[in-house]
Amino acid sequence: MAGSTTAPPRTMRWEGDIHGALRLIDQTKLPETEEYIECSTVDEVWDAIKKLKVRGAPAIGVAAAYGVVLGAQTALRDDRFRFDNRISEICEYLATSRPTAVNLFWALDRMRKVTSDCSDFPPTEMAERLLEEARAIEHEDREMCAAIGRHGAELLPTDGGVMTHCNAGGLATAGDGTALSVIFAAVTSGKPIHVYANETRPLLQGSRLTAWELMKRDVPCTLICDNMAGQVMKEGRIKAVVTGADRIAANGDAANKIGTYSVAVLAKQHDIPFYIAAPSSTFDMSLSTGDEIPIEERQSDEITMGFGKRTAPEQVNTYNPAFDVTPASLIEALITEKGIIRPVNEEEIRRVLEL
Ligand SMILES: CSC[C@H]1O[C@H](OP(=O)(O)O)[C@H](O)[C@@H]1O
Repeated sequence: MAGSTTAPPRTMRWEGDIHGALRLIDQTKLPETEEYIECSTVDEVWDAIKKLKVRGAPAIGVAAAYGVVLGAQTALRDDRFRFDNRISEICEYLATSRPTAVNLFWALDRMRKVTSDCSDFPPTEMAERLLEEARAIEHEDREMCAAIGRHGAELLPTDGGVMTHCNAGGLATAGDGTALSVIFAAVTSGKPIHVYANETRPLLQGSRLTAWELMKRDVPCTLICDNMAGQVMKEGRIKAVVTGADRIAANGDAANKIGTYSVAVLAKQHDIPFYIAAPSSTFDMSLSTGDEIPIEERQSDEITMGFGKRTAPEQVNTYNPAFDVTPASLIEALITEKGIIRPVNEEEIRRVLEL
C-alpha cells in the first residue's frame, strides 16, 4: 500500500544545551543532496531564512526561535548591555529576514514574552527559559501538523488526484507539514491518493521538495509545470486541491506561494474544492483582509538564472512577488489543528480557533 511510515529527515534539530547549535537540512541543495548545515550564530539563522535554506511559514518560526537562543549565547558573553534589551534587538533583527510568513513574528513575540515574564531572572536563567520556549514552539508545531492531518484527511477524495502547490510538507514545518500532512494522513487511512505537484516557479519548491518528500513516503505523485494546472483539471484528473499558507487575514483571505491564487481560480472554474491547511499560528487577526498582507518581492536572478543557467537576457526587467493572496470566497475550507473552518469567514475563524 502506498504511504510508507518512514518520515523524511527532520527539517531541523537543536543539538546540545543552551550552548548548543541549530542543525538544518539545507533545502536549497535538495533534491540532489541531503546536506545539513550547522547554525551557531543568529546571523547564520537570518541568512538561512533569507536564502530559503530553511523555508515554509512554520519552519521559519521555529528556526527564528532557535536563532534567538543563539543570540542569547552571545548576549551572555557581553555584559555591557541589559540582557533583555539585547534579546529584544535580536528579535527585531530576525524579523527583518522575510516579511510575509506571520509565524516568524508570532514565534519572535513568544520569545520576547519570555524575557518580560522572567524580567527578574538572572541572564543565565532567562537564557535557559528561552531555549525551553524554542523547544516548546518546535514540539507544538509537530503536534499541530499531526492534528491538521487528522482533521483534513476526511476531506480528501477516495478517488482521483489531489493537487498541491509549492511545498507545505515536513520541510516547511517541524512535523509532517500542513497540506502534505493532510495527504499523508489520508494515505495512511487507506485512501488511494495520487498527488499532482505543481513545480512552482521560480524556486521550484514543488519539484525539488514536495516531489522529494512524497517519493520518500511512497506516495504516488505526478509532477507538472505550473502552466499545466488548468489542463490537468479540465481533463478531470483532480478531485481536490490543498495548499499551505503563510499568513491568513481575519476574513480568511490567505497568502501563499505565488501561483496559488491562479490555481484557486482554476479550481473554482472546474468546481473542484480548494482547501488551505494551516496552524492557528498562521492566522493574523490584526489584518482585516488579505489586502493588508505584506508580499515579499525577491531578486531578479531567481527568474533569469534558473538554478545556475541563464534563462533570460541579462538586463531584462522582472517582477518577482514570492506570494499572492487567495480571497476567502475561493476557499472551500481552512484545515487547522483545532478543526475545519467552513464557511471561511471571520466569525467561523474566531469560533473554531477560539479567538
Ligand atoms: C506550511 S507553510 C509553507 C508555505 O511556505 C512556502 O513559502 P516559502 O517556500 O517561500 O517559504 C509556501 O508559501 C508554502 O505554502
